Amino acid sequence: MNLLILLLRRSRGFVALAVCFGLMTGAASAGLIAYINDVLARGGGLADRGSLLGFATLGVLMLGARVGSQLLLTRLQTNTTFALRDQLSQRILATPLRRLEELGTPRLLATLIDDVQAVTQGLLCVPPLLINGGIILGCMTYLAVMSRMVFAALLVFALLGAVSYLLPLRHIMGLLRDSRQTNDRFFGDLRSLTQGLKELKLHEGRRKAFLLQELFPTAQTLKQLQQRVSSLHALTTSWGMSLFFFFIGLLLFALPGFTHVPATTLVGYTLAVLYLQQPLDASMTLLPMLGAGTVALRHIEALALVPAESGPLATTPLAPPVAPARIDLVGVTHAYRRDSEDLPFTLGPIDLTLRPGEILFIVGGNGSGKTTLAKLITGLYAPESGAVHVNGQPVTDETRELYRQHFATVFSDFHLFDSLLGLAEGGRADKVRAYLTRLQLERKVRIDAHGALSTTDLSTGQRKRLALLTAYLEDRPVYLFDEWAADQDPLFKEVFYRELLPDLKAAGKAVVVISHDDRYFDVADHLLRLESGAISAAPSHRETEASA
Ligand SMILES: Nc1ncnc2c1ncn2[C@@H]1O[C@H](COP(=O)(O)OP(=O)(O)OP(=O)(O)O)[C@@H](O)[C@H]1O
Repeated sequence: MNLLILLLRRSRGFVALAVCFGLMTGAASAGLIAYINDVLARGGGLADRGSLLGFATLGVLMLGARVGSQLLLTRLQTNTTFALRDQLSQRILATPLRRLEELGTPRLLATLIDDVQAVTQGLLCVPPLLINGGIILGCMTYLAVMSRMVFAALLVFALLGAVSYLLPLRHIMGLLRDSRQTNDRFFGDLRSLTQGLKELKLHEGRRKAFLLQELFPTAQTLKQLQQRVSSLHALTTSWGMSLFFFFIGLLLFALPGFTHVPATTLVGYTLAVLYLQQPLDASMTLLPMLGAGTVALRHIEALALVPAESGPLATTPLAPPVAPARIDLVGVTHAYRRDSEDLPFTLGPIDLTLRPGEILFIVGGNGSGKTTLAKLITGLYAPESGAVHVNGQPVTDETRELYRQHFATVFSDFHLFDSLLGLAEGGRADKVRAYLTRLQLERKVRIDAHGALSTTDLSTGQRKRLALLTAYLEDRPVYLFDEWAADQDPLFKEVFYRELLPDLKAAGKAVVVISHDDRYFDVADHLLRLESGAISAAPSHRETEASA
């Protein structure tokens, strides 16, 4: 899909009107040149009032049509750019988590920041290109009418110019594509730079190796690609323009030697060709930007994000979830396939059941598949085989979004928003205060009437408590904590396992806890131990089949 189609999709009527204005600009420009040529041929001065009026009318028409076309297309471009940003955010949220994980954060960031900007700039090129196209068309028509023979010669030059411009342009497009790929790598390096600050500051050798072997070489490749694009473009543009001067030279000095060309034709041609130089020069400058926008747009499409029509804002608001009598995972599996690994990690098949008022502990060594299972339980991953049932009804692709609304979670890589995003509204201020006190955060964080947090610059353990507060406010039927207590001090660990979890259980919540704290395994009603993606065959004294 190219940028023009993107604009057309947004509003065919707008584009058609703007193109008409563009053509009018071109026709009026050609008319003005004809007038000027006419005046020059007569040795200056407009013959009569009618001619003066005609000249003035064409001037106003040209300016009016140009401004009209520019305004229409610029407005359309701004609307399309903002719609693209909004849609992209919605599409990312509608795309399955697994696909987003495969794409990786650097690629998504590069798209959200760079690609959207490149598309915006590409779209900005469309209005002037269309207007210039109209002017070129108008002038060419005038030239064809003036002298077929000279026009044929001009066409040969124009063709030569077009070929010698388009061939390098293909190469420029290839360079732009390479540059776009390198940009993904560059964003990956920038991510390492910002997230690895401590590690890089603390180890000089690592810092140097990172800069010299990763960041700088990628930046250098990017710079070289961009320089090659600029140089090639400057060369082809200059070559194209010099062809025009060569043509004028031939017209003025060589052609009269072969055949008789009236002086008015020579003046008219020289005038029109010189006039054409500006729109042609501008168009040639704009085309690579249009190309970069097209490459960026293709890149966005290649992400294969779910269409915005099924995005989160497109669906009707979901009703608050009703506590299910049971949730069953029946033979669910999930595998991570990576080219770099001989054997993919496979989780399952897993059977388990969640019931209100019951606590399930999921335990096991690092990499045994606990977090993966948590993503399957919460509907963040769709099972590759097997099924999830709510009260005996299978969860399908259509109902998975609704299913996810049953869960309040704190994953180990949770994100803390700097606002409660609607959770503090509806007279919940007292609740918020009570939870802050219970989580021993009342001296650290204040939450205003709109739910904005006074700070999120807290210790890891405190940030996790804030995340827990958010989960409490969500008040969902099922709670899932992924190694929540790992960063808590012994006292608060005790509070979490001996008070908070039993309270949730007493409130009729189903609770899933991923834990390494074997001191507290007795809190669980069921305990599921994972080993290399499978339920361990050797349960300890409290371990029961979770599905029992
Ligand atoms: N996004 C991913 N892409 C590819 N492989 C993954 C991904 N996430 C996890 N894995 C792999 O799946 C396996 C299980 O990971 P998982 O995070 O589920 O384990 P875990 O039991 O939660 O580990 P830990 O106790 O260390 O948190 C690991 O071998 C890991 O390398």
